[in-house]
Amino acid sequence: MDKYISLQDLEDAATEILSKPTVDYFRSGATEEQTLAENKLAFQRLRILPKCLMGITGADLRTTILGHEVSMPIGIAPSAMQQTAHPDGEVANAKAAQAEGTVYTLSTASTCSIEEVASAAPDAFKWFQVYVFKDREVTRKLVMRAEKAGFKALLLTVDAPIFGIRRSELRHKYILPAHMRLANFEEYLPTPTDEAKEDSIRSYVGGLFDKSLSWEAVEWLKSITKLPIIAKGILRADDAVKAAKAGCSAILVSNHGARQLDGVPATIEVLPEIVDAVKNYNLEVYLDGGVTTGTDVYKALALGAKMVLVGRPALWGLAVGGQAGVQRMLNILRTELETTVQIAGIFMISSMFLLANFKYTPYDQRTP
Ligand SMILES: Cc1cc2nc3c(=O)[nH]c(=O)nc-3n(C[C@H](O)[C@H](O)[C@H](O)COP(=O)(O)O)c2cc1C
Ligand SMILES: CCCCCCC(=O)C(=O)O
Repeated sequence: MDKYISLQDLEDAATEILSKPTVDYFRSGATEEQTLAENKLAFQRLRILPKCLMGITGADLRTTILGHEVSMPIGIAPSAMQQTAHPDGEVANAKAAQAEGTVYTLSTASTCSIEEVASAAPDAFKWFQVYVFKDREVTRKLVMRAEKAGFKALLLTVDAPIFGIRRSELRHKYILPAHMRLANFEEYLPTPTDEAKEDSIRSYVGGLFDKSLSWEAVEWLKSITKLPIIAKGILRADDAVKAAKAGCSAILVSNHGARQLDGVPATIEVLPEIVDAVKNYNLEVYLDGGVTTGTDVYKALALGAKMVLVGRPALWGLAVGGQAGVQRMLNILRTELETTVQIAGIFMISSMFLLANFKYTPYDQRTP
């Protein structure tokens, strides 16, 4: 794996290995993909101002997330159907996170089941991504299974009342290959014929989405579980406050990897005002979207995120080398972040927000 020096190297290699429909499914964003590009460009527009002669002899990246120590503030976001990247799918990804001492988030729409992932990576700090479905009994049973299997938090996706329009998926009529399954849904899904499979899965999962959902959903989730709840898909300060008031323990500032609605801001752009809005609440703030280098991670931490999650980079790593590929991806980011911390002149992750020297204009005060 040593020949892969950057996350871009892993993406390039994965693109050679995977089929075009799968690459397009992973890579694509909503409609014109402007926000997809912006997620990365907005990081590139930010500058780091190093402090010199700070006497730093090493970088300690350890931090605490929801009271749990992780080796670095970089974890893995949920993404559906990971066996399309590698036969070991979610199991390999979770084992990589376990080996690297960080968070792994399992998607509800996974190709390895909650129980398979839990038994393969018993010591991983595992989170389970949920939707509050129209049929709440479906969600309740999934949550009970995740809780029993040792998952430590629920990541509630709040930005997907329906699926976004990704044109390449439509062009390819992207389908889950016949030999794979949505492992957490087996008890509900009719056994489809190969031909009917995609239609039945997509319409079944799509049909479960509750378009009338409100913040009451968090209250309901809290009534059925003691697990901490993280609202995933927050882009506005007022929604962040609502999440805090509804009883979430954390929020993930996310635009779903720019896959839901094109034209929304890059996540790093809205992070500072969201952090500011919830500073008086007991709420951890994380970020995902476009993180591909250690300097991106540093910038997100400096602007107030406690941790970042990566979605696509874990899929590229998985495609290239299974568990080893995901570990390589995490270690590239780890090394780049350590290097950034040392050269930028800041020692502890927890002090970064105080010491980093950014000039930042809030999103709503910028001239076009
Ligand atoms: C192929 C793919 C599948 C995804 N599946 C899910 C999912 O099942 N549930 C969910 O909440 N988010 C899903 N996401 C969004 C990710 O959790 C995450 O927000 C996003 O990928 C972060 O952006 P990044 O890919 O630039 O790191 C998916 C993203 C991708 C690329
Ligand atoms: C057929 C299940 C699709 C799950 C949706 C995954 C997702 O959120 C994505 O962005 O793709």
